Amino acid sequence: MIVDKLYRAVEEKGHVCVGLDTDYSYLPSAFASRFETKGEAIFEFNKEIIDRTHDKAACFKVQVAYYEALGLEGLKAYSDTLKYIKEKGSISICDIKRGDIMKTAEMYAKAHFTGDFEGDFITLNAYMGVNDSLEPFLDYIKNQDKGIFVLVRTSNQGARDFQYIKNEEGKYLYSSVGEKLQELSQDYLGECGFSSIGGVVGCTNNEEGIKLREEIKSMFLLIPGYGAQGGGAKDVVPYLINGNGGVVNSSRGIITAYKKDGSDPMDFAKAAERATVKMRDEIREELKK
Ligand SMILES: O=C(O)c1cc(=O)[nH]c(=O)n1[C@@H]1O[C@H](COP(=O)(O)O)[C@@H](O)[C@H]1O
Repeated sequence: MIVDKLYRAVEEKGHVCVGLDTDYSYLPSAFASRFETKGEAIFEFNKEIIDRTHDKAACFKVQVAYYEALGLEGLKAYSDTLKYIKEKGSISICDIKRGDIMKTAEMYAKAHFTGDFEGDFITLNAYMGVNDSLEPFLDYIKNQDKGIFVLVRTSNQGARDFQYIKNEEGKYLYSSVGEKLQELSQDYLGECGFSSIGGVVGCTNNEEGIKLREEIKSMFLLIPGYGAQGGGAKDVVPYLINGNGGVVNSSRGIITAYKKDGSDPMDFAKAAERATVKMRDEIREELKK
């Protein structure tokens, strides 16, 4: 199962998920000007970062909005990036946050688990109902080695608007979502003990982190919020079980690292590599405590 591959990647390379939220404005101008189109420049930027980090990061998350925003050339860069991640033997998470039902959900599954935009994992939103929203993706998990990460408790401040509403038993909405997913995840467990039905839990607002982790024990977690959103290594640890069971995403903190560490902008990939290694080691150190 794909979750076993991700589990092994974490064992070997650490917990970092490099977020390729590649806005054109992040590219050093001297680099971007070498290419005819923005799409081409973005792909080449990603490629250099992938080359430098694929042996130090468990996986890559590619946020589709940055590519969609550029139209067809952006979608080509998205597709080429996913293919390149695969060529390098790495794992991709397509951050598409789709959430629809019936035939439409079936089409989203086909679009992002096969063909030009194929990735290993995709992110989903189960607001329309756990079974209705997720059902079309389950066959791909069982038979085609794919996985999903479903939003449970997000990293943004606005998460409090709805996710923290309590039901009559005093249970947060995010916790009810987690409970349903934990139940469903049992049919998709890998040898590592975690499920290919994973959850997204931000490493900000961690007051109830340990309790939440208890409720969704079998789910492999995608943990955003590190770096640019304020999360650090100590915020991640409550979500890991025996040092595994989660990957931690950082996007701007890695791909724009060159802007902060004073390096030559053309060395952006080396700066991304240094940021990846620093983050990987900080999490490993925190786990030892
Ligand atoms: O599903 C996600 O990836 C996600 C969930 C969440 O709760 N918070 C969150 O920030 N994200 C994504 O994680 C990335 C965070 O980017 P940085 O803040 O630059 O590291 C973006 O692609 C967000 O869309």
